[in-house]
Amino acid sequence: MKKADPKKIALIAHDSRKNEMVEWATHNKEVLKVHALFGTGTTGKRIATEVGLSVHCFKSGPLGGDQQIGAKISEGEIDFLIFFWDPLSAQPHDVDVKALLRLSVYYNIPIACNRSTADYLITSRLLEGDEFEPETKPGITDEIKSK
Ligand SMILES: O=C(CO)COP(=O)(O)O
Repeated sequence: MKKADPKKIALIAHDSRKNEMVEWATHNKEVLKVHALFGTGTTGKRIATEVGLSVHCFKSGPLGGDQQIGAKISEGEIDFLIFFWDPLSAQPHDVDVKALLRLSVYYNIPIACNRSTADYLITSRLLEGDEFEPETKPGITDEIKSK
């Protein structure tokens, strides 16, 4: 199997879903370690210490981390977003969460908001790798590039 090109993956989880994220990252450690990992403060630190992966940590989400990752996405510096957000709790930084999801859609970044979608992405050709060369790669569309 041909290895996937290293991608830039952002990993974020709200408090009630952090254990699930750590479990998922542990299960997929061998694939994830090939890629460059980014995370909001608390999520990133937990993945680094509990899973043993190298993660570039931004500020904690409520303190600006979501906005920092959103900025990276707008600069074409993030290829995938795994964001286990909490559908049952109000967040103090809800506007930041919404802005991050909005930019991810706008810049055509593959997003996984639950474990089953994250499983699809992590087992995809783009992240796991094989002989297949996709015709198009995720990222900024031509329409957006021209703006
Ligand atoms: O709040 C978050 C995403 O909106 C996550 O931030 P932390 O990883 O710092 O807890």
